[in-house]
Amino acid sequence: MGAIELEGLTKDYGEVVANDGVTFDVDRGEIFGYLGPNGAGKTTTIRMLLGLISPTAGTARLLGRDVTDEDQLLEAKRQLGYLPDSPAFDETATGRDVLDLRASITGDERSEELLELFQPPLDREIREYSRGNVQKLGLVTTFMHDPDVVILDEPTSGLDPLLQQRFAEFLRAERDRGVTVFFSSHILSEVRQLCDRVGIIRNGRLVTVEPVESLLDRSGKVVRLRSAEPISRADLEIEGVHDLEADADAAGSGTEYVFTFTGDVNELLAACREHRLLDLSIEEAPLEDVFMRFYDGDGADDGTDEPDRVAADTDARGDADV
Ligand SMILES: Nc1ncnc2c1ncn2[C@@H]1O[C@H](COP(=O)(O)OP(=O)(O)OP(=O)(O)O)[C@@H](O)[C@H]1O
Repeated sequence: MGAIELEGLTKDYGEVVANDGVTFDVDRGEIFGYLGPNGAGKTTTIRMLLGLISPTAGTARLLGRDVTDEDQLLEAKRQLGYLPDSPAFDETATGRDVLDLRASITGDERSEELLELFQPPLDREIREYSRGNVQKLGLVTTFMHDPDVVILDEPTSGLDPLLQQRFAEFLRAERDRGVTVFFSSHILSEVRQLCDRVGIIRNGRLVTVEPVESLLDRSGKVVRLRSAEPISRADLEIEGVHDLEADADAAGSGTEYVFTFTGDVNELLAACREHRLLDLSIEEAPLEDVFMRFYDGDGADDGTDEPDRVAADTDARGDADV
């Protein structure tokens, strides 16, 4: 049983279908990133999972409980921590008051340890809190009852780099002790660093669910090579070469070739051996480019008629766009 199980989850607002048949599972003990451009439907999924809005169709289960059943939802929520994108606390309460109230409602297994880690100023009233301090207090309230599953909406917004790092280490340790983390983020470096798998949603429809590593792998590498003499296009018709650009006036001498490469690096190196290379670099494609393909509708099988660039690249590697 997955920690989160969504099956055909749909929310139809009439003018817009905010979630359209969203189906995926989040395993126990994994960090799952839920990504997509603004208005894609992330918050809608989260709100349905929390029982705040009801689905038009489909099912959502949290720790095996049907979230549309009030009793089952209540049971699931005891083991759930939730951090909204803008945590709202009583403005006139102090941080200490907020924690005392939370402790009386959800319990308190570990606030001491969390306070040491995130250090919100407990004696001040919330109205005097900065955005970052609200977020620190939110992290303490999310984890203080030691939940099995946490849902985090943009968890590091407002945190300084030191605290972001501390939070990342904390989250990995939580995952290692079996906690399931479902979080939405726009910070791609954070996604890369933290997530085991990602789900990407666009226009209410899920466009991919896969490990971050495989997403990067099949999106290819960026290859830059500089050759003393020009290389003919035919010589660069190697399986997996895409978007080839040549620049005869590259810095230094020779001609620079830049392309995305999804093929076998050994084959590329073998082909390069026939030329006098001045420079060669092979880098991971920038994460932004990888995600933008999906965000722009240029990336995956979403059931629409839009171009399917990554899949096409993978299927037709012999068909280099040179
Ligand atoms: N109550 C509502 N009534 C009508 N449309 C809504 C309602 N709530 C959300 N929507 C629409 O549903 C779509 C998905 O919104 P949602 O808030 O889930 O996106 P999101 O991915 O969380 O976006 P963001 O990253 O900007 O927070 C949007 O087009 C939004 O305008």
